[in-house]
Order: sequence, then C-alpha cells, then structure tokens
Amino acid sequence: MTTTDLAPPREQHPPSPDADDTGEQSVAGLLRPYRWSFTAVVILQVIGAVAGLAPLLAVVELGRALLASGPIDHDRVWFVVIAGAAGLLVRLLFTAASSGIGHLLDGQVQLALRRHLAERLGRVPIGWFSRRRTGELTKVVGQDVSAVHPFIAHSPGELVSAFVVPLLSLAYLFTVDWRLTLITLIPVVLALAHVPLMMTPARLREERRFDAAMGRIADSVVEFVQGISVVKAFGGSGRAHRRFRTATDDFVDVYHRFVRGISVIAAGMQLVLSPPFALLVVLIGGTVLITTGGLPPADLLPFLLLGLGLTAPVAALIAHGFDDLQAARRAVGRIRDVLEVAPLPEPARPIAPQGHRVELRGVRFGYEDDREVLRGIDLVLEPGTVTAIVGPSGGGKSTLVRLLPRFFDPAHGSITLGGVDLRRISSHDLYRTVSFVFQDVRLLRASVADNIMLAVPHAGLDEVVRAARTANIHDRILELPHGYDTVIGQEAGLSGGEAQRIALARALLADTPVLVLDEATAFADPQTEQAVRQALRALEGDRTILVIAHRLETVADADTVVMLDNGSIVEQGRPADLLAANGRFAAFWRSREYR
Ligand SMILES: Nc1ncnc2c1ncn2[C@@H]1O[C@H](COP(=O)(O)OP(=O)(O)OP(=O)(O)O)[C@@H](O)[C@H]1O
Repeated sequence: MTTTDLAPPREQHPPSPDADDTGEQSVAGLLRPYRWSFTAVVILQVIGAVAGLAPLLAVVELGRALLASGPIDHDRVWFVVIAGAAGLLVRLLFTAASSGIGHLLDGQVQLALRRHLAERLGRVPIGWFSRRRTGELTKVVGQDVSAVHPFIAHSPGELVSAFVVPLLSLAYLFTVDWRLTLITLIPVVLALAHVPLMMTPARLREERRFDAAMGRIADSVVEFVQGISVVKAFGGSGRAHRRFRTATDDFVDVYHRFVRGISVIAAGMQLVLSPPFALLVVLIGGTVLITTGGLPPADLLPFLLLGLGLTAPVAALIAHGFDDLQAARRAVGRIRDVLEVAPLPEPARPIAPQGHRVELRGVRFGYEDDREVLRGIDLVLEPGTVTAIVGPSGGGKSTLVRLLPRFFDPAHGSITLGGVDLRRISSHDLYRTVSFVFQDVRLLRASVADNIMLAVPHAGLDEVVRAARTANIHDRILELPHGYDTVIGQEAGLSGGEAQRIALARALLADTPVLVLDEATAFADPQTEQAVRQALRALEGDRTILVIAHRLETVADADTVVMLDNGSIVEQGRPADLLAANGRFAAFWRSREYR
C-alpha cells in the first residue's frame, strides 16, 4: 500500500497513553434504531395471519350452514361469505404491507451494516489487513451481510405462520371438540419429539465439520485459481489439484456421515408433518369420535381444514426457515467479529508535534505474542538527513519502517515525532507529517492525476506534473491514451515499477516533512531506480527520510546507515566509516555485491 493519504491506521495492542477508544459497536446496537420498524413488520404480519384464518373459518361455517337440516339461512350465508372475503382482503393487504416494509427495512439494515463495516475497516490498524485474506473480508461485507435478508425480510412471516396461526387455530378447535383437537396435535407432537435428536452434541459436531469441510473446498479453489499462473509455469498442477481433490474427498466423507446421521430423523419428521399423515390422523380420530363419541359429522370439517394449517408452517420452518436462520446467525457472528476489531486508539487530547525529529527508544514489537521481530531498537532520525536501513531478509526492516506511519504500535518502548509520542498525535497531524511509499503499491481505479493528488486534492496540474517528472513517470503518463486523465486499470494498465513511480509522485506531491520509503527490489527497473535517487535528491533540505535501501547508490548517498539483523541494530554510522571499519555492514555489503 502506498499512501500518503489513506485512512489513518490505528492500533489495537499498544497500551496507549490517553487513548480515546470509541469502543465496539455491536450488531444488536446497530439494529436498535430499526426495532420499531421491525415491530411494525411483525404486528402487520400477525394481523394478516389472523385475518387469513377468516376464509378457512368461513368455509367451516358455510359447511355447517349448508349441511344443517332445514331451510338455508341466506343472511347467515352471505355474512359468512363476506366475512371470509374481507378476511382474505385484510390478509393480502397486511401481509403485503409487512413484506414491503420488511424488504425496505432489510435494505436499510444491510446498508447500515455495510457502512459500519466500511467505517470500522477504515479504522482498524492497517497492519491488521496483512493478516486477513481479501476473500474473507469480501465474504463478510458481501455475502454475510446479504445473509441477514431472510432474517429481516422473511422470518417474521415464517415465525408468525409457524406459531401464531397454529395457536389461534388450536384455540378455535378446542371450542369445537377438545378430544379431536388433541388427536390433531399428534403429528406436531411427533415432529417436535424429533427436534432434540437434531440437536445432540454429535449432530452439532457433524454440522461444524460440514461447515469446515465446505470452507476447505472454497479455500483450495481460491488458492488454486489465485496461484494458477505459478502452478502452470512451474508444473505443479498435480500438487495443486491434489489439495483440491483431498478437500473434496474429505467433504464426501463428512457429507456422508452428516447425511447418514440426519436422514432418518429428517425423513421421520417430514413423514409426520406431511399432509397425508395429518389428514389420516384427523380422519381416523374423527371417524372414531363420530361413530362412538357423539361428534357431529359437520364438526370434522374445521379439523380437516385447520389441521393441515397446524403442520404445514412447522414443516416449512423446518425445511428451510430454520436453515436460513442458522445461516443468518453464523453470518451475523462473522460480521460481529469484524465490528469488534479494536481500532487504533486516537488520543483524547492530541498534541501537535514540534518539528520532525523522529526518535525510537527501546522499541520492541512482534506479530505474535511469543516471537519478537524487533528487539529493542534505539534510533534517532534527524531532520535534513537520509537514513538507510540495510540488512538480511527477514531482519525486520519492513516492520520497523511500518511503525512510523502507525501500521502497528510498538509493544514496548516509544516512537516520538517532534518530541511527541505517535500515540498522542492525532492521525490527521500524523499523516500530514509522515508519508510512505512501500512495495505493495495499490493504485485506485481513478485517473492518473487523481491517483497522484490523493493527499492534496486541490493541487494544480502543474504541481502534479512537477511531482511526476521528479518521480520519472511524466513521459510514460503522456504516452497513455488520455495522459493524466487516463483511468488506471480501465483505460491502461501499469507495470509494477510504473505503479511505484506513481506512488512516489503521490508522496512527493504530499510534500510531508517525513518520508518513509521502501526501495523495492521487486520492480528494480532502471527508471524506478533513477526515480528514487532523483526523488531523494529533490527532497533534500529539512526532511527526515528513512529508506530501506537495496542499492549501492542509495546506501552511499545516505547520511546514516543502520544495519538491522534479527530485530536488532548491529551497526550504525556513516556509510564510508562503516566500510572502513570492516565490520558487519562491510561484510554484508560485499556478500550482497550491491549494484
Ligand atoms: N504480517 C505479518 N505477520 C506475521 N509475521 C510477519 C508479518 N510480516 C512480517 N512478519 C515476520 O516478521 C519478520 C520480519 O519481517 P520483515 O518483513 O520486517 O523483514 P525484512 O527485513 O523487511 O525482510 P525483507 O528484506 O525480506 O523484506 C519475518 O520473520 C516475517 O516472517
């Protein structure tokens, strides 16, 4: 990431003095403003569901009226028909209103969740991202937020149907005949008896294994696709395929076990909730009661009509509503994990740095608790000097320079800028003072000019051109289809070295008094090398410059060389003096045969 401008990285682990952490924003807290709308959705749904019983009851009453001995009571029949039709209309209106509001609410909730995720991602330490896969975060912000859709838009309807409608039906059926009501309940009771079997620890374990196996397949596919060029070039396709095959074979085993365990229970449940079974139970019970218990035959009608209404919503809820809810619950868990990442603490009372002398005192840092990457760094970067960091790979150079723009905060020790601890400087002041150009350059899908002007949006074109010239990229920009207006990634692609020079131009235009630079080896083309040298010369004056140096010229031009090995400074001084001393740096210099 090359940014003189990106959202300020904030940190989670430093015991920051005077920190003003805004604390976590839970998912429940995010949903609170929508509780009244959600209540309205449920109430409308309940009214709609209750009204929906009217047509069924109307049919029952019609049956009774038409089957009754004697002349037909026309007024009663008309009343029943109109009441049934009115109930149907109310049901349609209220469920439509509930569904409409539910879907609007769903849109608002998803937007709020995505905004909060974006806001939180903008405040977590930049270093936090290096440990996350892009795919993982895309899934949280995209699919996981979408997975709350059934929960907001459909669950109220399904839950109301599954509980309110059967309860009201039962209440009515009890008034008709309590014995047949109990018989009608047999399928529901049998289905509920299956539920504990689905929730045993073994079943839940199988479910977790199933999820994990799915995740492994997804990972192996993503890895395979992302690394396909390397795999093809180096002929490792067999190995890469094998990982995918192993994941799918594992999945087949896990799935078999999962299905074997659940299928008997699920089939039993489906059977007892199926309409034929429910009808059979009511018919057998009804027949027995009519023949021996004195139940009037017309009273069987409500049980046949409403009895099915008891089992169908429960079956629908079990068939997919439950799964949707479970999926939504897991998705909300992942969203919560991201929302709970502690942001870098901002000082409650920021102090402005006085000047731009940088001082590191006893700085210790590790990515993992048990492994220190920096083991007590003492270093002063004086204004007006260039300090070059050199050392073997893995020595901690990148880690050290990333502490200056607060990708992370040190676990121990302190870094001061202009006499003030970085953790007491507002991110606004920090990023007006420190800019950085690292190896993993990311350019935005915007015009070349906009990319260069990110930190200084009101810069004039002449200033942009001057920065681009110093960064040795101006001529290349003019060759692009629309010059400085060319949209990167859409109208033109740039090489790694070119992208780095754009990033350099961005940092030059930002013109901050402190610049941290990683002289990339990955894109070591002559123009980029020249650009870095040119930039360092152009930046002379009062600036404080820290550069990870890979090339002879950069090291030779530096005022101070710092040799970092295994997280410690092993030598430090003027380049010529260190060479003359013939110590660690001189040996390293010779072994690397700096170009
Ligand atoms: N994001 C990270 N998470 C965990 N460990 C990391 C991370 N980044 C670096 N490390 C580890 O920290 C140590 C120092 O890495 P660093 O990149 O700072 O070294 P370096 O001197 O810049 O190396 P190079 O010259 O190869 O870039 C290495 O052991 C590396 O594996």
